[in-house]
Amino acid sequence: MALAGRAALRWGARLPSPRGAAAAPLCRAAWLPAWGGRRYSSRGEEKLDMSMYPVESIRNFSIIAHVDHGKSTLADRLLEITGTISKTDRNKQVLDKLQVERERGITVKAQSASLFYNHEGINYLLNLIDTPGHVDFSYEVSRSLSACQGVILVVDANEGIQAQTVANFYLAFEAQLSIIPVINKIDLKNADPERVEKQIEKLFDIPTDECIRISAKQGTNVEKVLQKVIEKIPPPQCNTADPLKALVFDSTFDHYRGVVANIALFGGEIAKGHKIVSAHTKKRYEVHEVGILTPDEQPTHKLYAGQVGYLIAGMKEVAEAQIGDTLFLYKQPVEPLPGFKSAKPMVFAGMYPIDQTEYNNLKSALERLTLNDSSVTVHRDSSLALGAGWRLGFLGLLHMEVFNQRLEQEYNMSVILTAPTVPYKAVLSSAKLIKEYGKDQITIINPAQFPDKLSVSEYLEPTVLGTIVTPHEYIGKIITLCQDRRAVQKDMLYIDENRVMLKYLFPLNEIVVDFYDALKSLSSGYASFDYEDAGYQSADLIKMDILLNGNPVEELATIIHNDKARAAGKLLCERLKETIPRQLFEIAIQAAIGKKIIARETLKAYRKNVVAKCYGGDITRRMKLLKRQAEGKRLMRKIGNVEVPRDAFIRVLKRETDK
Ligand SMILES: Nc1nc2c(ncn2[C@@H]2O[C@H](COP(=O)(O)OP(=O)(O)OP(=O)(O)O)[C@@H](O)[C@H]2O)c(=O)[nH]1
Repeated sequence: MALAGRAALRWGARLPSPRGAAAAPLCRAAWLPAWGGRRYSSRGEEKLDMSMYPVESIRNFSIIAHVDHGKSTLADRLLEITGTISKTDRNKQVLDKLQVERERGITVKAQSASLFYNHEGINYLLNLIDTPGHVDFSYEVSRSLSACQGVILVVDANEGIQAQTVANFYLAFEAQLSIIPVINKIDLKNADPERVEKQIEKLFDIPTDECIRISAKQGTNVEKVLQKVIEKIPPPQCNTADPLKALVFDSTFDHYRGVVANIALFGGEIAKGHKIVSAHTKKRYEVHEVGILTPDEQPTHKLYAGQVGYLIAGMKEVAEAQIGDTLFLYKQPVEPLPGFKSAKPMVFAGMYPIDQTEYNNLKSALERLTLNDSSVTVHRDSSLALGAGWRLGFLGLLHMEVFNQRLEQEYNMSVILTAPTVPYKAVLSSAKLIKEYGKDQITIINPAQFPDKLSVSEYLEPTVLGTIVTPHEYIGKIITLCQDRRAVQKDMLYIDENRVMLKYLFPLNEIVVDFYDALKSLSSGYASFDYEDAGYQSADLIKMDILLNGNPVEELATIIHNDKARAAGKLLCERLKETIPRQLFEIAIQAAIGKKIIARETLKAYRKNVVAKCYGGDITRRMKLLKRQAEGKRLMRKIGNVEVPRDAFIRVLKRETDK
């Protein structure tokens, strides 16, 4: 109820006049050729003249939605209709450029593209940003919105409003953006757009007749969406006559050209040869190239106020291109734009090179990848067992996995990752520790730094406010799951006759690893989940170690609630027993709190003789098998004399617990 009320307060007042933007006279757009088949080679001489697109003809918007509701497919259709890409079967989710996105079928990185569209004889420049749907990548969404004046909110006609639909709606709403609701997948047999329109009206106070029903897959009504973008989303409020003010909202590192920064111009113009300054570093640069993304880089003569594009200016160091930085002309300093709130990491994990000689390579790979994914925080760290490394902060476990996969795929780096932990706090009582830290409250992002109970007056754990949207038949099971995870119910609202939205306050560590999987499996995939930060609460915490034949496994040390330690320790030992290959000797797998063992499993001895079947006959086959075994060993980590596959720990932590 509270949600709908909040929306009602401001919705009416915020809508721009329906045709206000399009009705404004355009200076130079009597008739300009549509983009159509006109192609420019990306490195060719011919460059686009962007002065054809004054501020009044520009619309900057994002597509936002719950996971899989069809953002990238809608983006494909918009690119096709405007002639930006050709209509071929191969053009699927073209804005999902990363290998990890294509393999996992999810968007993890916001991507922008400029489209040219002629509507009622006027040429428009539409800058579209396709955003990720998963909560772990919501930082991408909030940053993208800062370069936009409106959004297309996509909702699946079968699934209806889901947890991330609510979260993303409020991101756009709070940023005071125009919102175009679109109901997608109307071609599906079970589509029920009427029901979804009513949900949208009930939760977001958007009249049902404002929704556009489309099939992004088949292209039905997609052109109507473009027309609505022009009518409803206002052009950016800025002026080419003002001094240059360019916001760096994303950047990538190119081995040959250095940093390629994605910029949105809030004033002025920029071109090759201009001398610019970074407000953040105060360094001066000469612009080498500017252009737009269509979605590949397309050089232009200039970029003007209101436009979105890229810039190359000889920034050779990763640290020179801060996301959120403002660029201005050397001779015309300006007040920098507010930039972005830094992302708040939800989970931390240690990252170490497998081999310490790889430390410097991994360091430079991390610098480059964090330039492109600025939501990851990096602190240097070291461990007796694992050597020199880093403690990284991620927005969630999926984010951690995707980052790790990108390191492997884009930088050819394999690493050791430790168990994720949430940022706990301790209020210190020991005068010695207070003196050492220079404060009486510390944040613990590494179990190795966990101060013992005697030096602490209170431990605190982070909490989140979770939103669950589910068909009502699963409510009972979901409530039990939430209680099991120490959650407290805050709200329950029927969004239609058979769908419920639940709000729970969760300890963050209870949802980080496998809550989402458990929720999905008990609701046959129908329930969705999203969460936001909700501060800290007092908690009875302890540190649990995992030992293999008495040697601690640093990757698996965890901070955990006292009530949960025994069960979690038992489960971890059981899973490790299933995951670690048997070896020539018996292995004791134990969970311990301090010196006290709270769980134990024993892995029996076994000898794997890979050449047993060769009977000494075929020497080449024998050599091949031994070589394969040696390769396998390189993927192992040694703890004491026990060999463990490197990926075993992550597999152990990830597996579903609640069956
Ligand atoms: N039947 C049908 N399927 C659609 C339609 N639009 C998208 N899909 C399918 O829905 C799935 C998800 O589509 P995407 O476009 O990747 O969804 P997304 O919202 O970009 O997903 P994330 O980026 O992971 O959040 C794909 O299998 C699409 O083919 C539609 O109009 N009709």
